Amino acid sequence: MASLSYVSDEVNSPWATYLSQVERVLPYLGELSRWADTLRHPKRALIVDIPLEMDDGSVRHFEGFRVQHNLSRGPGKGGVRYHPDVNLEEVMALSAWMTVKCAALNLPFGGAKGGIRVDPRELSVKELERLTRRYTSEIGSLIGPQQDIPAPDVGTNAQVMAWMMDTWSMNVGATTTGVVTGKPIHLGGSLGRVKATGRGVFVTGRAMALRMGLPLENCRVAVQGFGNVGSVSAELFTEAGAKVICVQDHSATLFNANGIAIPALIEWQKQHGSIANFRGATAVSNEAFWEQGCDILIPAALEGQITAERARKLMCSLVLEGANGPTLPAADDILRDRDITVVPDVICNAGGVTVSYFEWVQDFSSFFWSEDEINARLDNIMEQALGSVWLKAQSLKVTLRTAAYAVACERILTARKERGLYP
Ligand SMILES: NC(=O)C1=CN([C@@H]2O[C@H](COP(=O)(O)OP(=O)(O)OC[C@H]3O[C@@H](n4cnc5c(N)ncnc54)[C@H](O)[C@@H]3O)[C@@H](O)[C@H]2O)C=CC1
Ligand SMILES: O=C(O)CCC(=O)C(=O)O
Repeated sequence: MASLSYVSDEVNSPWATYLSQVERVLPYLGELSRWADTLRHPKRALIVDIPLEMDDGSVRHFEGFRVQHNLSRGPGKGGVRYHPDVNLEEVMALSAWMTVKCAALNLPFGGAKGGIRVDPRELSVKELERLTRRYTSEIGSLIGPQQDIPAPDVGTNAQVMAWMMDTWSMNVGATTTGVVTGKPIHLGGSLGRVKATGRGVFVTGRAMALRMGLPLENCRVAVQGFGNVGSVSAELFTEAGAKVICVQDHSATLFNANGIAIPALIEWQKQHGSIANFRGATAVSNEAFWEQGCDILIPAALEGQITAERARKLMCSLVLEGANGPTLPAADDILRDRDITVVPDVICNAGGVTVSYFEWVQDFSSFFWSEDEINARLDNIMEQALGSVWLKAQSLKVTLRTAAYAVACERILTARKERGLYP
């Protein structure tokens, strides 16, 4: 396997994690593994310089990225991350996980992802708008409703998508709502998109818990990350009778053995921008999060959080990966040996991109569905995807992650093979 000149040799980088996940599935792909190098090479990567005039008149430069990992099954699809640690290798891994995710769910997309190395909390709204518009213009030649369709991820939201849609539309001279998803509802957004990722985590978690004989009533849940994905997952598990006993975000780790009042914590988070100093729980150390006895653990923050060391400590029976790439490969092996089931990111957090797919379809047909319709279709697709991955895991005697990769990579590499090499 040839390594890429622009990739570091850091063993726990997100890209190294992705490559290791690919290696584990190759023995199960038969003659399709001949095409495996397709999975190891991002199709296209664009690095852009974004000059930004700050409100005080000074000028700062930010690094931006858009990577299209694979386009064999359709246009690129994937979010845009605003975070101070974003780098090319991370965006490459995130785009590759999108390729696998869209194929695992059988959505007609390839994988892409973008990002800007910035802390959005340090910018004013006007600075954020200028940054987003310039980034959109810089990556404008790569994206488009039939080429590559961005969406929200960490640090971005519906407002950012509205600015992206408006900028791209101005540049091409026609309002093109289908160029991004996760937009505000009255700009061609879809009902249900904001909660879709958390809903998918809940639906796949409920389906897996049922298979494991784990009742949700009074089930103890711990959630890392209390943003879009973590807060909605916590809310839905609470509504189903579970107790969310531990929540961690970038500012604090909160514990309450009787269950944290999630609606109140959501309200607190909205008002204060973080969960710190919430009065309905006790603050504990960050590392204590991984040592709490619970039934379900939901990492819903960033990559690489479940290290081998933490995997040895976890006291849960089910991990639901709301985040992308939260578990390192060495930790995966430990969890498997400890009989802790992991519903992998490429299935578990696919609710967001599934409703993004619905949004894209609705924008093309200019015909919009009700929220009930969207949720029913979403639940159905997620349950079916989990069901086929579960069956694959049983038949191959592998983890759910390797089974999900087997289902997805078969689809990606079959498309690659059928399209041929010489367009
Ligand atoms: N928003 C979406 O539709 C989707 C998001 N995801 C993934 O879910 C994860 C979370 O994304 P969002 O909820 O959208 O982001 P967000 O920006 O809404 O929230 C991120 C949360 O993570 C917390 N966090 C950040 N650094 C942390 C740290 N070191 N320790 C503990 N908590 C930390 C933040 O405080 C915040 O609560 C990411 O991995 C993202 O790629 C996956 C699929 C779709
Ligand atoms: O909604 C989308 O298109 C992509 C969401 C995303 O970035 C993800 O699933 O990681």
